[in-house]
Amino acid sequence: MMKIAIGSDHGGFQLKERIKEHLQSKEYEVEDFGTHSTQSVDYTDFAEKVTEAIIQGQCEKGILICGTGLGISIAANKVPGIRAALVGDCFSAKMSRLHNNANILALGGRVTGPDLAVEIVNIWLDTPFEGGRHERRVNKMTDIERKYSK
Ligand SMILES: O=C[C@H](O)[C@H](O)[C@H](O)COP(=O)(O)O
Repeated sequence: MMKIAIGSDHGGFQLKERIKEHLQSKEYEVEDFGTHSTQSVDYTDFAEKVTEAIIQGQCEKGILICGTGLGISIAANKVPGIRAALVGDCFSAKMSRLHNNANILALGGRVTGPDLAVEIVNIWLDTPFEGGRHERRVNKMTDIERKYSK
């Protein structure tokens, strides 16, 4: 079964707990990188831990949650090889996998309700990358990363 890295700041903590429980009930292996309470923390620290787990090959995909999903997805996308998609609807969940081969799903704990978030997670995990013309475009993202990482 796929191993999933999950992390959040305080603004995403409650939703992280709900999603973790859901994933475990579906027998996914979940590595929880925190945070572990509603005490104020910096979303960047959790973006770093989860992206590291993916880049090192410890986990296949990641889920990151902050208040809006914005800060934590922006931070994650600084890491070469990471394609974090901030998603708040089912169509985008599907397209972020089909077309963008997103390896991180970002959610806003203060934006997206828990039942919708769980549905988004299900769709996102069940949808494969389509490849073809989209592979060419994803490869061009890697070219951009290479151009600016020096
Ligand atoms: O993009 C950032 C996230 O939404 C954070 O969760 C948010 O900025 C945290 O705000 P505060 O420190 O006011 O709880």
